[in-house]
Amino acid sequence: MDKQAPRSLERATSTVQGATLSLHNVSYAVQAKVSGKLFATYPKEILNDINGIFRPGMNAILGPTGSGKSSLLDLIAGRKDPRGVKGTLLVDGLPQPKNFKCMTGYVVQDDIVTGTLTVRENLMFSANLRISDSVPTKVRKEKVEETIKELGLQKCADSKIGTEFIRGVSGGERKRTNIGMELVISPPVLFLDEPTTGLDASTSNSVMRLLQNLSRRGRTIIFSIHQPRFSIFKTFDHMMLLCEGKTVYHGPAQQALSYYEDLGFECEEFNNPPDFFLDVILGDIPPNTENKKKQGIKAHEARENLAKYLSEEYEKSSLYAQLRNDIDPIYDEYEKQLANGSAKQIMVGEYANGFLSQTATVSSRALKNLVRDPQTVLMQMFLAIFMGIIAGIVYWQLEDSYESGIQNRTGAIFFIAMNMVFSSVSAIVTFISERALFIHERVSGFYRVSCYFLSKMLFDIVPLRLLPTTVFICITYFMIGFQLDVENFFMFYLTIVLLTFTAACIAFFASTVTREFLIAQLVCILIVIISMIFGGFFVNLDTMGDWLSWLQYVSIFRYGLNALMIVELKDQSYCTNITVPVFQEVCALDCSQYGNDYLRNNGIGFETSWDFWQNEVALCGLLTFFLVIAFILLQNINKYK
Ligand SMILES: Nc1ncnc2c1ncn2[C@@H]1O[C@H](COP(=O)(O)OP(=O)(O)OP(=O)(O)O)[C@@H](O)[C@H]1O
Repeated sequence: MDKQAPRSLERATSTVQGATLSLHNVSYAVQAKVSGKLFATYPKEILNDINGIFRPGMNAILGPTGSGKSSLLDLIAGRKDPRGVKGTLLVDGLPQPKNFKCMTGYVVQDDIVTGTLTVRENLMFSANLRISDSVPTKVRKEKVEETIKELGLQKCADSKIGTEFIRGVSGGERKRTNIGMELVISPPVLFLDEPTTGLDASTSNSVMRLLQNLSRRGRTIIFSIHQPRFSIFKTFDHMMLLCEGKTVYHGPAQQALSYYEDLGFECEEFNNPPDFFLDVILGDIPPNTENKKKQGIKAHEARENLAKYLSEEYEKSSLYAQLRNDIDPIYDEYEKQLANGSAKQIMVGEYANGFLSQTATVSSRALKNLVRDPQTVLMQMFLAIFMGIIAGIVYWQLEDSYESGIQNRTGAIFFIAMNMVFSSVSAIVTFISERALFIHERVSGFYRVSCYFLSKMLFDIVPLRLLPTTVFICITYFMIGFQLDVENFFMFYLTIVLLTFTAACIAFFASTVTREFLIAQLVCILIVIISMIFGGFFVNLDTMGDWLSWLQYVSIFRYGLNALMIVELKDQSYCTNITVPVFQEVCALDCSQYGNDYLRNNGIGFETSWDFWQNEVALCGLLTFFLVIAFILLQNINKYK
């Protein structure tokens, strides 16, 4: 680590010493959409000129909904787009490192842990990826055990977290596991976005007591919270109150009540202080007019512009003067270092481990996920068997007659291709369902996108497609009675596998475009339908205008169907009866190579082996194209909230 690293960050994997974070005139704005206009945006100020200091201990950020709590928390945690941030953020008096978010812990509001893994396995996953390989596995295991003990998770350490199909641990244990995922790296600062949301009263209390204990051991805990109960409020050391993106109080939590009472707001005897603060900020408690008169401010003016009034009052207070005394020397020191060139932003490697180690860890999780949550595989297998039997019954042992032989064969081939492509649309779920997990882990520096991508392909998309496809083809091929020839069978199988993989890659690509399942499904279906229309089965492609017919070259159906038709129809004879018109009787059988005629009439080249293989190459090309685009989209997924 660079010599310029803040002291607390240097010790990120040994003893824990919380960092002191200071904010100097920090503002944050976004380009918000103008309602009713599709592309018009305007700069919307979310946080306005915030000054503050967060030391080791319990630091709460409070405020009514929309006041900017989460924005401030994300901004301090380095998870906001720096383009919208103005002002200076210092960590132990030094500029915030570029990958600050990878060195600190951030517990998101909606728990993000893998449901099929146990509590211990989840913690080990985080430790394996975020603690350097140079630290022996034994030490990493010890760190996990220590964290389990610290969080009181011993009893459920070997229980699975739980999914919709697997009964798992309780809400409190789940939240503590989330906290543990961050604690295994012994972060000097732990951020939590609304840590009590969704928990019942006693679980919220136990989580907050746990955080308080962690803070007593030297950590800087910073969290946003909406409307805490009194028992939770008591755990706060420092508090920042926000109103419309402005600071209206920042100081010791237990002094806030007397601060507002001095300002002329009265808290009723049994009122909960946090409720009282919110009532003041929301204008539900009228300011004491007598007090206002003394200060020369009219009550109605204060009410009309409450946020401005409260923040101005705060800036006049002794608390604010004290804050300036604390943060101004830090900033002056920083400016001095800046002037002599020693205050550089530290550069630390983004990842703790290398490509292979990350890929192995992420793949092992994907494999466990697949094995322990077999519903998806079983459902796919059931569908494959069901649809395979239906196709087998409908096209049972095709005849070799000219009248029905070709028609039924081409029909069966189209049915099989269509079934495989449409059943692959379900691959959308594989990424959409863990999009939030991926974004969180990527932002927190768990792994490189390429490692995730590779493990997703090898242990999710491929096995989930390969098994059902193999079962389906084994059933249909022999029930329908396609050519009993080993080479033909494997060429048929290979084509279907490639077609299925390409369709799955289209679905995967669609799922990287958007977070909305329905939109992803729409994108995917649209591509598949267009591909089907230009597959050559519904329309003679030669009769189409040039401006439209180029679409046939990007149609997965065209390549898939052409290859399957060649495998099944090339050099095949189908017999037709020859009738002599005079007698109107069947006189002979004509068994010609009508298979070749069909292929020729439909513009499908079949003479050379390249005529077949070019379709496979084209499918591989399209598969690669969609994979590359999906990878680029994953790589560029918004890293900021
Ligand atoms: N990207 C954005 N575009 C437009 N407005 C935004 C954006 N991000 C935040 N805001 C607005 O900024 C304000 C503060 O948002 P923020 O989520 O920080 O508030 P909050 O206090 O955490 O609210 P809550 O308690 O409801 O989560 C809100 O009015 C929100 O709508």
